[in-house]
Amino acid sequence: MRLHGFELRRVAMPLVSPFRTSFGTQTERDVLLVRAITDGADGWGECVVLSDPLYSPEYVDAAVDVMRRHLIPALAGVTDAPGVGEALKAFKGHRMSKGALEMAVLDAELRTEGRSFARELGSVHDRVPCGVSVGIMDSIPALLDAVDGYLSEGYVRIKLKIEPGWDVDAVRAVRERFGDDVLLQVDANTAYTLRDARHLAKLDDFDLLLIEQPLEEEDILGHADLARIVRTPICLDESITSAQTAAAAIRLGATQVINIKPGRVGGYLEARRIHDLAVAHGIAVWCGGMVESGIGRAANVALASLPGFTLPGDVSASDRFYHQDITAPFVMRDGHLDVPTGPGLGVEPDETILESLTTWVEQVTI
Ligand SMILES: CC(=O)N[C@@H](Cc1ccc2ccccc2c1)C(=O)O
Ligand SMILES: [Mg+2]
Repeated sequence: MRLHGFELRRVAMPLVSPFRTSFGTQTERDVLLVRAITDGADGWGECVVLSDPLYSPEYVDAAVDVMRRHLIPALAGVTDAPGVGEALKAFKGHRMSKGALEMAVLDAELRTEGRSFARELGSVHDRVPCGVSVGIMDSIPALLDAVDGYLSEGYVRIKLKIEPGWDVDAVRAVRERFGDDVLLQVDANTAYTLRDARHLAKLDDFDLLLIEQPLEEEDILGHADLARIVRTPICLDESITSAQTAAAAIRLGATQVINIKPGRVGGYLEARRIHDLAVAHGIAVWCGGMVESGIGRAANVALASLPGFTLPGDVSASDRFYHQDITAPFVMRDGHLDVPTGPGLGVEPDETILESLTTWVEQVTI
């Protein structure tokens, strides 16, 4: 397959409701799409960076710049997805940008060969259970209404965003209202420090599946110390940027469960390597979400169908975040999403919707 270049496209997608986490409130997703232009089929990738460097060091403007000036020029002569990782090794960081380029090349390759992402990655299920991520709310009643809605829609697992001042009371209220059988977990997005250990240990009374990324992403040792004080399993997200850091976190006892996000780790091939590593260590993994459009969502559903993904992921229906997706919407049935079976991602953007939401587009030829 010959690569001619890439189209970079920013798409403004308003969220159905403000989504508040410990790092701020988002009302719109500035989606950055990458289209690989080849002598065969075009391929699509989604760069999951946020507009600002609040979740991780990357952000949209930087991703556009690093892809245009550094990463894409380095892909001259690359003919397949493994070649993308190889060609970009010399550049430090920018894993979400590298991952998007690899994803677009992989999609082009698979569409041309008629193979699905699911088959390429090693899928063993034809549908995956849907978890949902619930933001920090203005009040406990508002939180209970939101959780009630998601449970009625069929979500099989509830994740509550927490931060100091919105944690134990929120979890207790959900447990008291919806009972002990609801699969429940929390995500702090690095909002706590080891000084909060005793406070976080209060969450042990609520039979949570896990506590996600309580401490800052570089504090691997802090998470290992915390795991000795808190009984609830610790799950890392922001800290796990590669199979190498996953191996270190597992060895140090810093993570008992791993949230795998392909963008955060540099692509779907690295995500599969982390899956394989975790399975070898008996560590459960689940597929995290970055409020993706249907493009990233399709690839995440395929990844979530690998055997080691034994916990429901943040793999929600399109309408959890968007009134209108840029692909055919992912609709949940009995709390599950079907794994796309078509070539490549198995979905593609609706060109009319795409054009109507596009704020910027640029071709970068190789
Ligand atoms: C679904 C979920 O909780 N995802 C991330 C946080 C996150 C990531 C990317 C976001 C982009 C726009 C708005 C909110 C966002 C939240 C997480 O697991 O930590
Ligand atoms: Mg998280």
